[in-house]
Amino acid sequence: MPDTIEVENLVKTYAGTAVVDDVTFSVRDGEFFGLLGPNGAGKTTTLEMIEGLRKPDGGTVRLLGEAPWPRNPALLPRMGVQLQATAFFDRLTAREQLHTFSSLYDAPSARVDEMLDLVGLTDKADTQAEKLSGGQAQRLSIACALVHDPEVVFLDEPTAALDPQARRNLWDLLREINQRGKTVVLTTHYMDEAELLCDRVAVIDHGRILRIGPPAELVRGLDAPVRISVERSALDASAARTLPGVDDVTEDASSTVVTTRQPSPVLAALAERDALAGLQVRGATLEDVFLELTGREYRA
Ligand SMILES: Nc1ncnc2c1ncn2[C@@H]1O[C@H](COP(=O)(O)OP(=O)(O)OP(=O)(O)O)[C@@H](O)[C@H]1O
Repeated sequence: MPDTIEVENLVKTYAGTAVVDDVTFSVRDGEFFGLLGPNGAGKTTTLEMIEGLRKPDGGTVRLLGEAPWPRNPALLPRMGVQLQATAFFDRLTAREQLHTFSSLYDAPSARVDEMLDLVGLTDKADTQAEKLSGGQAQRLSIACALVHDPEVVFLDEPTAALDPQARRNLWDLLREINQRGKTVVLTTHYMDEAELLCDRVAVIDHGRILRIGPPAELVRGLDAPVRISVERSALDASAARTLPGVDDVTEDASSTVVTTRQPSPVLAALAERDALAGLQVRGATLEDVFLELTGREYRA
């Protein structure tokens, strides 16, 4: 069986500049895959070429074994697309929006209530889409992308501009969708989101893939230091400097923070001294991966 998505040497050029520059990757059936990068990195352009909404200037795309461009009607019922700017039909309620989408695809109308329930909008079914909150509107647009039961779902920055609680709720929903067997492809500029949700991520900058793999593996590949902090009353900075394997020590009003590439002996020594009060261990994140790959801080 071919991979759900196969992208090879994909190129898109605007005014002589390649905004997608020789991009190659594949997405397996059932995978939760993320395109991660700052604004303007080329994520949306890549996604839209896979969806068959933009014409590539070079390279090939296979989606579910078929070419999405020129517009391929056989693929439409098999894919769900949530665009970055959500457009709803004027003055229709949430339920009516979903009915309209489901009838376009001849989907059974029972799916409408099922989708409202899935995205937690049953009590907003009779509310006009323009009166929904940002998070509710995002969830409705995801329901619209799913109502015809596609095999693969594309989500372009689904949590952009949401407050932290709404983002968390949406993460639960996206996980649920993936657990129901859908292949999910997400673009995001949130590192934490990619790290939490994705089986694999492609880190993109200036139209090129810098690294691709499971988030934990990318982070492990860094050999970055670990920061261990404990309450200052349990261990002060001068005592911390005597621990084995310590690279650096800092302290603030309440904590002593040890930086080390050998966390095991440091943690063992802290336990031996009964100095584990307030223990926090922070490893590297995808943010550090981006910094190492580009030499600059990640600014979404
Ligand atoms: N139709 C277009 N004409 C000219 N330039 C374009 C066009 N569409 C996108 N671009 C440029 O291509 C680059 C990549 O844009 P793209 O929207 O793919 O980035 P992105 O990673 O999705 O960023 P964002 O998170 O801001 O959506 C940007 O510099 C953008 O200005």
